[in-house]
Amino acid sequence: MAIVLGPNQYGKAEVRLVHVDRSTPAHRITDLTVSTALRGDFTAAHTRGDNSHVLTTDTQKNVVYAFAREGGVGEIEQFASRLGRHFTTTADWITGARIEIEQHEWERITVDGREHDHSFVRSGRGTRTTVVTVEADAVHAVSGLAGLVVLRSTGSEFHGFPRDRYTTLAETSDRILATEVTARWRYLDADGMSGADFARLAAGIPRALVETFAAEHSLALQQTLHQMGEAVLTAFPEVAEIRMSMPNKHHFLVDLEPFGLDNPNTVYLAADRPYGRIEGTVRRDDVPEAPAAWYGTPGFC
Ligand SMILES: O=c1[nH]c(=O)c2[nH]c(=O)[nH]c2[nH]1
Repeated sequence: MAIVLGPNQYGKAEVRLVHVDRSTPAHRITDLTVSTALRGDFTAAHTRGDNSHVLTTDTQKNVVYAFAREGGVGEIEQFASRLGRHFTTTADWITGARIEIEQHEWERITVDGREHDHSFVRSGRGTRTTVVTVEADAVHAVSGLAGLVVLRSTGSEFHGFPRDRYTTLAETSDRILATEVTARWRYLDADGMSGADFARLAAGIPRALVETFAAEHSLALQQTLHQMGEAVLTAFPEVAEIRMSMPNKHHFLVDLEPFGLDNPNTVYLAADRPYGRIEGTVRRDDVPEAPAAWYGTPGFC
């Protein structure tokens, strides 16, 4: 029996970068959290403390800032793939890179009906994300969003589930349905997409998700998840698969009978935990799977 080093990667996590484009009077701000991870032959560092192959995490962080200055940021998928390609061409023992970016979205403040040039308010529409994996012969991009909170006050039912001696949940034909969507979708051909393509899909996919949440009557959050994924794949041929994690943010009707009051679906307790966690993948059945694109991305089934 020998003890050997298994899969490993290392990099700088959560580099906070804010880039201000001042080239026009209306400034553009890009606010990112960037995490880098390198893969390759780092066995000597792990087994002998020999750092001759270790491109330091400090250097990786510096590259993020220098690249933002030199080429700007642009769409996060493009910035991630520039970083990944740089690292994988820096040394022959660095064979892969995984660059994860979260984009914290700012909207212009409107003053007297006019969008302000240089004052912003944090958007409530969630965070845009990407994970770009650069390997010797492939570039994968899995983009997504987090923190997209939606609620519908009717048009949601839940019944027909099995009952056993532990079941207390009442069937309902009218409940509040609320969730906070985390979604990640894999592009079929990230290399073939332009910045304009990434921008269009980054805007269009969240819109398709929330519009479907609003439009479709729900018999279960599982059904809603599937409908939302189906809408994205139908509208965007560039997407191979979409994975979603959606907590069921329970809203319980409060019993007001002790106070002599009825409660016709009016007063709720918004519970924060425990919550149901509904997760799933919706995908095309005619495209190859790409496990390498998802490697190291936790939290999805
Ligand atoms: O949409 C739902 N799916 C479930 O699996 C579930 N389980 C539960 O208790 N409530 C709900 N609601």
